[in-house]
Amino acid sequence: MTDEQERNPAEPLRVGVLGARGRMGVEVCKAVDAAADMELVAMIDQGDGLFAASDAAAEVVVDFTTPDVVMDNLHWCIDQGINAVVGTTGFTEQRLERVRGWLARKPGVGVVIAPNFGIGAVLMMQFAARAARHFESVEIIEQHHPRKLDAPSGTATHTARQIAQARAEAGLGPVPDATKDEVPGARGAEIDGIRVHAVRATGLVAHQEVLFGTTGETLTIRHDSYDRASFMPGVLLAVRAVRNRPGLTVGLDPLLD
Ligand SMILES: NC(=O)C1=CN([C@@H]2O[C@H](COP(=O)(O)OP(=O)(O)OC[C@H]3O[C@@H](n4cnc5c(N)ncnc54)[C@H](O)[C@@H]3O)[C@@H](O)[C@H]2O)C=CC1
Ligand SMILES: O=C(O)C1=N[C@H](C(=O)O)C[C@H](O)C1
Repeated sequence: MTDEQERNPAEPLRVGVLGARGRMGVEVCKAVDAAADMELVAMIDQGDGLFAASDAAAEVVVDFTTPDVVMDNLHWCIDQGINAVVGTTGFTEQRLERVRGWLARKPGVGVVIAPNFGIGAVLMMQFAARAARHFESVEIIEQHHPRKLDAPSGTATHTARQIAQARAEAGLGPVPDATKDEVPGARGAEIDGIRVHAVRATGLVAHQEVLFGTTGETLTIRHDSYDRASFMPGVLLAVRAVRNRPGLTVGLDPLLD
């Protein structure tokens, strides 16, 4: 049910969740269930089969699964004409291009993919991109719970790319760094010329610092998610918006403006 004319706006929005038994999926199911304008119609995890979402006539599917299965899930949703909100990480430019290709054949369908649904995290990335052109040095330090499967985080990768783009537009050269790695990895990973360090520790949820430096001063921009509830306002915002945004939306920024 993707055609606006077919749905009665007084009826709750029918939402399915993929990865429903995961850390994020459980939280999303609770948030959708508690939203007066939504109905949780499908809770799907590994082995359940995606057809439960179409059988339940889901209008929007939310995916918090793993980078190795998310593309198949998304392809299936688009083929079925189901709108999708995706928080799962692993979206390279090549992957985004494939999604655009699938959507071109289903012009009414909307997909929102966001590396981070925390409103504070979105602002942190925007502030970092804004600061980038004023500082010759920059490093990103992301910190997460030790059960996270990927490193660096999707948020850190996205931030690095935005900073690199802002530096290029401002005509800044490479970040100065004369250090020779005595131990491989000591200086972190490099994404588009920006150093990214990934920390994993029990007790952490999701945190990121962007450290800028120039002559005589540094600027640190930091965001902390202490609880996965922090992602829910952004997820619900995207679920409400996605049906009216055909095509691909990357990041939450346009939904906040
Ligand atoms: N964009 C954002 O704001 C956020 C993104 N994430 C990302 O979301 C993803 C999930 O994170 P967590 O919930 O912490 O992981 P998790 O490992 O707790 O949950 C993943 C769930 O997906 C299920 N799953 C695996 N294959 C499946 C399939 N084919 N169909 C349906 N379900 C399947 C697993 O059984 C598991 O229950 C990760 O990529 C993480 O980085 C996490 C937090 C916030
Ligand atoms: O796995 C997580 O927990 C998170 N994943 C996303 C990422 O990789 O950026 C978003 C947030 O950092 C939490």
